[in-house]
Amino acid sequence: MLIIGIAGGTGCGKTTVVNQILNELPSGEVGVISQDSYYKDTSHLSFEERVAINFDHPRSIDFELLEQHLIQLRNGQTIEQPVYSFIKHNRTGDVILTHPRKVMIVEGILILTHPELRNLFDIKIYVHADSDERLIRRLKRDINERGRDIDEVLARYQNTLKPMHQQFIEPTKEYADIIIPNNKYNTVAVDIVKTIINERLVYDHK
Ligand SMILES: Nc1ncnc2c1ncn2[C@@H]1O[C@H](COP(=O)(O)OP(=O)(O)O)[C@@H](O)[C@H]1O
Ligand SMILES: O=c1ccn([C@@H]2O[C@H](COP(=O)(O)O)[C@@H](O)[C@H]2O)c(=O)[nH]1
Repeated sequence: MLIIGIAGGTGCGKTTVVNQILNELPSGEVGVISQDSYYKDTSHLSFEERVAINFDHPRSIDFELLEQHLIQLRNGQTIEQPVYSFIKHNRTGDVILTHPRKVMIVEGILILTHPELRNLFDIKIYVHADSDERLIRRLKRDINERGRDIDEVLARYQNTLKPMHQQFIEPTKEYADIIIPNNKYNTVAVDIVKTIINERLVYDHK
């Protein structure tokens, strides 16, 4: 199994890059795990308490479960990936059965901050977009898709997202094997990653 970690700040385009990689690759050979699925279960908190959580700090993530699931996949076992709701700020209680694949992609803002998890990645990728680009994309996406308003997004950006990005996320760029500049759609870089994956798939078939 080839395990690829894709990190980068919110709105840099991680999910988009993953979807571009998945397009055209043989379906069923590549699987995806999102760090977002591993936000800690906060069912014991009220909605107001959950809204106040700093979701950009590493302690908000259940890294132990994420690491355990990745090891299980590597050992050929199927895992139950939790489903997360950005509207409820909590796990839904549902799970997605995720089967081991020849290539597993793990994507998330904080995945390179955790040393044990980092060690499981064969290839580490950091997607970079400037902070103004990321804020514009985040505003549009959170208002259109995650039930937020402009005040909520901007307050979160100033209070937690920006300082956490500077403290925890941006420094993990130094661990990356590949940095994808993504202020504009970068098909060349995505094609290079696809080529690496394809070579691995062909090699495994020999
Ligand atoms: N290179 C790009 N140029 C312009 N918009 C982009 C680009 N990459 C992603 N987007 C858009 O920005 C938003 C956030 O992208 P997404 O892939 O969800 O980022 P992430 O997963 O890193 O938070 C989405 O609406 C997506 O369509
Ligand atoms: O309940 C939640 C949990 C997380 N967030 C924000 O999501 C982003 C990470 O997701 P990306 O898809 O990489 O953007 C993070 O910046 C959190 O602030 C949230 O808003 N609500």
